[in-house]
Amino acid sequence: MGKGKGKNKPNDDRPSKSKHRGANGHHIRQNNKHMEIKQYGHSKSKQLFPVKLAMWDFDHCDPKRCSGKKLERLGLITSLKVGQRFQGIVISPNGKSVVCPNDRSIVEKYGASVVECSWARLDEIPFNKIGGKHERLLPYLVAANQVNYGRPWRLNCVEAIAACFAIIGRMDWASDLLSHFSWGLGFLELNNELLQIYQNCTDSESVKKAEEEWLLKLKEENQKRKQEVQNTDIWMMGNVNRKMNSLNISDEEEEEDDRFESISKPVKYDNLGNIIEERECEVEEEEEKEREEEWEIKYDSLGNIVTS
Ligand SMILES: C[S@@+](CC[C@H](N)C(=O)[O-])C[C@H]1O[C@@H](n2cnc3c(N)ncnc32)[C@H](O)[C@@H]1O
Repeated sequence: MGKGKGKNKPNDDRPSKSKHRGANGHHIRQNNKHMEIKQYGHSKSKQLFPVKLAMWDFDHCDPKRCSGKKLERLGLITSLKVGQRFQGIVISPNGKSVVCPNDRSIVEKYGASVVECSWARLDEIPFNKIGGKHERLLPYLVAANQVNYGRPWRLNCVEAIAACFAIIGRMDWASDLLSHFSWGLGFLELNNELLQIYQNCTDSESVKKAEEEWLLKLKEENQKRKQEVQNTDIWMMGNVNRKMNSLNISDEEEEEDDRFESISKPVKYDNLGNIIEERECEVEEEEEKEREEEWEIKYDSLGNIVTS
């Protein structure tokens, strides 16, 4: 496990008691935390958000960049121990169905929770000892945080909770929570259209269907762009019968071509935002090459077309 001091860190990794503690017996950092809460004019015992927010913190992340830790410093979220269950919605990579508007009553009554850990270390999380009855994945949404900006599915903790609130139709809670982060409200702007679509769904299946339709639309737009880029390439190349390597292309222009290539390649993600190798795409390229070879016109020494 990494450095830090979350509730779910093994004991031998914890710093020794004595010198890092302040006058009230709390850690110096905890004292800072109390100061931060005091700035807001609240005490820790009082719930500062309209519903309960909780997290299992595995201390994998840099505390300065960790949105869960910031929510904790603000007194908005409480930490849970391994072995503790949560009654509300548990937004988790271990979920089987997605958050949906029908979850609203559960969230309003029991709140929402997340698993504060590193995306790269999910295999270290004892998912059988945390969670609850209502574990959920989030449908396709794009991160706006500074670490994973533009990346689908990989939201940080505050984005994940805000996304859950937005989907169940509590945009007020979503923006309240995100307003504590400089980039926060950008998350709602970036995903505005899609969030509205999810809000108009009912159960998990209908959200899943809306997600699939959205992804299909993205794929089609991508293919259209790819086609446009190919057409532009042909237009810019002039005589398409001339072989590429006989053209006098400068390094700069070649770089330009590479960029078009990467833009035009469709990228597919799995549920956790990992890029899936596009087999389909490779097969398409192979077929395209074969077709090109098939269509290449060959001439004999007298200029007659040779059919192969
Ligand atoms: C892996 S942690 C990373 C936290 C990050 N270090 C931060 O600063 O907040 C993000 C957590 O948000 C929730 N989450 C984010 N995106 C999710 C998704 N697409 N499906 C399910 N849970 C998600 C999960 O609880 C996940 O463990």
